[in-house]
Amino acid sequence: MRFLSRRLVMPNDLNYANALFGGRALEWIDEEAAIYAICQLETNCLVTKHIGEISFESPATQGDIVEFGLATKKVGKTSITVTCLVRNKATKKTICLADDIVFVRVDPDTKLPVPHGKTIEALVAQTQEEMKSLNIL
Ligand SMILES: CC(=O)SCCNC(=O)CCNC(=O)[C@H](O)C(C)(C)COP(=O)(O)OP(=O)(O)OC[C@H]1O[C@@H](n2cnc3c(N)ncnc32)[C@H](O)[C@@H]1OP(=O)(O)O
Repeated sequence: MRFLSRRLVMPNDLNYANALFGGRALEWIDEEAAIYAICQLETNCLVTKHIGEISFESPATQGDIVEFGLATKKVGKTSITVTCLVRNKATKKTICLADDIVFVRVDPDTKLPVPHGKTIEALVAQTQEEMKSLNIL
């Protein structure tokens, strides 16, 4: 799992109990997972099809830096399934885990599913190259 993105919990992100609002966390997860899937499949013609189990493990509070870990779980013909873990950057405590987030590649005109042409092996190799280019290996 790679942690490549961070966000600062601001006053506008809080719920009535002064903790990070679950809806805001879900919005961030959907966006971060979509960015990850777009980069993995190298196309932005993707839609969110399914979000599986989501579990909120511990609260985040104002001023916390949260980081997003993403990993590819499964690669299908038209779809990719990813996992997203949100944790506190300082303590590494898990805030939220969203499993089985499925994105489907669609044709921009018909909006119907189309093959993305990627395999899990190709994505592993692509990720290695990307990490080398980012100087994080
Ligand atoms: C990034 C965003 O925010 S997009 C906005 C929110 N999302 C949307 O508006 C999407 C609305 N949904 C749709 O337009 C349609 O459901 C579509 C085009 C995504 C998919 O249509 P479907 O008829 O379900 O497609 P189909 O049955 O062929 O399945 C496509 C793929 O999704 C997978 N899939 C379908 N349903 C599910 C499900 N419930 N759970 C997991 N995977 C699923 C299939 O296994 C298939 O994957 P594969 O080709 O890799 O084997």
